[in-house]
Amino acid sequence: NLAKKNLTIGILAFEPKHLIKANWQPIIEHVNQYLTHVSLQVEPYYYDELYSAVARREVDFVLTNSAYYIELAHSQGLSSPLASLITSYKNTPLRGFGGVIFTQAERTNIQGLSDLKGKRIATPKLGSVGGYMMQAYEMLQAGVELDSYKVIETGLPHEKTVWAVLQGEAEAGFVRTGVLESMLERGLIQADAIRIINQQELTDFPLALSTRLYPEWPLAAMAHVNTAHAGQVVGVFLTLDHNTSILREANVYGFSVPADYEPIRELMRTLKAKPYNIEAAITWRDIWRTHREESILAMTAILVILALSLLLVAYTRRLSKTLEQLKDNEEDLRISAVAFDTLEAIFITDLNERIIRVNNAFKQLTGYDDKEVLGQTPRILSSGMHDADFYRQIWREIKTFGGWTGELWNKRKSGERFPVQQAITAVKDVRGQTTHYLSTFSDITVRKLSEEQIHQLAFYDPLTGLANRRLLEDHIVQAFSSSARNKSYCALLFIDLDHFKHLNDTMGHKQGDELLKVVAQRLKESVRDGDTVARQGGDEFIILLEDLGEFKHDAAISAQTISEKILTAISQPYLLTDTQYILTASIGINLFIDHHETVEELMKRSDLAMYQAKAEGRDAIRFFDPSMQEAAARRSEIEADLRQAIELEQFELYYQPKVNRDGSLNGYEALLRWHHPVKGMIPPLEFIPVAEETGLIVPIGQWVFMQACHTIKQWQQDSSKQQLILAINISARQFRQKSFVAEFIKGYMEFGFPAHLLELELTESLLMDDVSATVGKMKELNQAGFLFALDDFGTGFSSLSYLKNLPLNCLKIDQSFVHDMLEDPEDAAIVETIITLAKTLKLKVIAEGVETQEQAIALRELGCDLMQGYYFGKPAPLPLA
Ligand SMILES: Nc1nc2c(ncn2[C@@H]2O[C@@H]3COP(=O)(O)O[C@H]4[C@@H](O)[C@H](n5cnc6c(=O)[nH]c(N)nc65)O[C@@H]4COP(=O)(O)O[C@H]3[C@H]2O)c(=O)[nH]1
Repeated sequence: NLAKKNLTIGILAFEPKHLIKANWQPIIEHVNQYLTHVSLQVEPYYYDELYSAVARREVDFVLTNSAYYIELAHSQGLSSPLASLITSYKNTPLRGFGGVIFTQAERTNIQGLSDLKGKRIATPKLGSVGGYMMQAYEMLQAGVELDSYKVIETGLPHEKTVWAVLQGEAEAGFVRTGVLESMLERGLIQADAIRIINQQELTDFPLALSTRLYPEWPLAAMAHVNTAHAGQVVGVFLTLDHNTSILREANVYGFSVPADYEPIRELMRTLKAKPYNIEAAITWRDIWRTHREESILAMTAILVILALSLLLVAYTRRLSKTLEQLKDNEEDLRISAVAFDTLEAIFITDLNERIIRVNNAFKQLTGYDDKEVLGQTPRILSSGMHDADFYRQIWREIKTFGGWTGELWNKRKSGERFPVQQAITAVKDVRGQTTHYLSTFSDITVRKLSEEQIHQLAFYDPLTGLANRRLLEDHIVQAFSSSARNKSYCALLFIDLDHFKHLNDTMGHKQGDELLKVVAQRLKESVRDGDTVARQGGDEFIILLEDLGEFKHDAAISAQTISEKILTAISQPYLLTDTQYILTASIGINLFIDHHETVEELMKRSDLAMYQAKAEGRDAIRFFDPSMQEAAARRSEIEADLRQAIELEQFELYYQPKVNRDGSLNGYEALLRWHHPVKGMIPPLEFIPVAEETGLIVPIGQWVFMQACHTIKQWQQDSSKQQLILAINISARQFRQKSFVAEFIKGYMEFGFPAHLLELELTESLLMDDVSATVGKMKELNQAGFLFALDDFGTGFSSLSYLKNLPLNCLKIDQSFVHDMLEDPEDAAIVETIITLAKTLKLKVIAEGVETQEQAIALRELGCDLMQGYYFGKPAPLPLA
């Protein structure tokens, strides 16, 4: 383990340094736990100190307010912002901040921004973004010029400004958002003493605000910092979990990918704030505004001066003054020419949107020369990636606010599209009439790329390109919701390579990394596109499988099958630089649906299952839930065997008699039997659910139906059996088949016996499943003459209201009530109630599971129409029935 590189984050101290240090130290220590190659320390600096620290390269990262960042970046060369701070107010994330303009509540003469003209306004510091610049810019946008009010600097902290206003030293004040709320909370001021001017109503911003919102502090790196180190640091900052108490106590919510700092730049340019205090004095916009009149004036002055110099010596003094003006103007022109040739592309259009001038940067960036663009409209740059609405919105903003800035895609002459940060400004004459439009843009391809790289760093494992733990956790949280919505199981698989550490040590870490990459690739190929494959570090991988269906056993079997596929994939030989390696893995599985567990619990359980697999000899799959484990094993066996059972004629129908009150035979219920060649007779309760879950019940049910039809057909040949009714069980999955009714009727037509001889037993739960579709199908079949019995009645929740509307012939009392009816008065009462209910609904009623004569007598006395049970006959093959 190489020594870690010590790197320092310089943080701007806007309050005493020890307070800043106390706030950030725990966060940095927390961050350090996740850094493998770097160790961070934090150092607070007051404004000027930070400037010198950056200049002397004493710091490696800078976290400061956006305006100071722009100033430092301009003069000292910092990186682009790598991440933006998200502060926290009462646990609400604040991604931006803004300025507040306020006055004493009682000053009724100050209502809007224009009322501030001629007033004294207190501010903490002219260089403060939130305490001066934002408000001054907002006022400027609203037509209140900088020199139309008097500014009084109170010094930092911002609270001083609030006192100045409350004590009447100034009529209004500027502070950054949050200051008033903090003073209110500490009881320093009264809410009704203050009124906010130009209040903005942003629903998700909980603080008083008078300006638009600007992005929070950027984190940037110094040019000398190694990019891999910067990447690791930023990766950890971006993935901080806002739930940790350390962050909460520091009122930090976390960090986001860098916000757009262009609006701050724009504001600083307009206010001619440092570093734009030099260039801003001669911005192209300024020159353009004044240029024409002054140039004409200057030229006229030259002529006048020349004429006068020849003719009128007496005018020498005036002449020299005019010459001075001329010099100034020449200077302006020279500077404007330089400004026009910045690195930013510039073009100017007339009111008809025809391009009348472009600069060199424009030509370089777009590939067009003057001839090709002059006279064209800016549509020549259109990339085709934005719709008409997008451009309409831009023009609406320009018309309303005099300008627009934002990101869009342009197209070069070569056809290549590129992203730009663009600003369009309406140029107005002295009367306020728009005369031209000036547009500047710069190519932001590199910035976009670095944003993508940062995203990659934040959410993906750098070695394998798989999702990292953070992205996986996000996906799990989403899976909680989608599984609840779709009622579909998900599974979390923990995969650990067996003895990898030993292999890694013997083969060398570089080879080990190569091996992990191949494993990652094989894992991805073993699952569906929508599933998440993540690397949690070392040789541990985690896979999130989604959409495994609504049945837990089904899901368990799918998870088992996929895990087997993964084990096979991993066990294929690895050929690395001529050496062949063999690997195995252990997999732990935990199934989940909905939000019953937390992400942590879920991870822990899958992890435990994985350890179980390791403990049991490795190269194995284990479920967290042992019953799942057993079920999965048995079910996959049964499933495999079931697939062949029909073909191999292993099924047989048994028939159990149903008798009338007088003891005469009414008919039979057909019950399926499976004679497994090895395991012997497998009871239906064991294989029918598997057949349901795998869908095999559909062909099996079809087979039962055909057998039953054959039997009835045979009975038709024998006059003593012509009236016998045969009941078959229909499973939910079978009945839910879209084509069930059509196929059933079609199959029946081949036999042509009276339809009422075939009775269909449906369970209560089947009815509840999708009531309207079920009722529709029952009615269709009933119209064709088939009868229905409701099986297991009393165990479900049938509501009387719809029982009445079903085309039912018979209610079948569940055998659990019959079994205990003689001993348990409650069961007896239920049996009696069901019989009464059936009579009321004019339905027949049959008791199943009748085992004794006493039961039969009691049931008969209660008025039961039909009975079935071992007392009358066990299910048996037909010849014996
Ligand atoms: N203890 C006791 N049990 C008695 C008595 N009389 C009958 N039984 C048993 O009770 C079950 C009655 O069938 P079920 O409620 O429809 O319950 C059936 C039914 O839901 C399902 N099943 C059987 N055959 C088929 C089939 O062909 N298709 C479908 N979908 N399900 C079937 O499997 C379940 C179990 O079938 P079996 O094991 O044959 O069990 C049968 C039967 O053997 C008795 O006096 N005492």
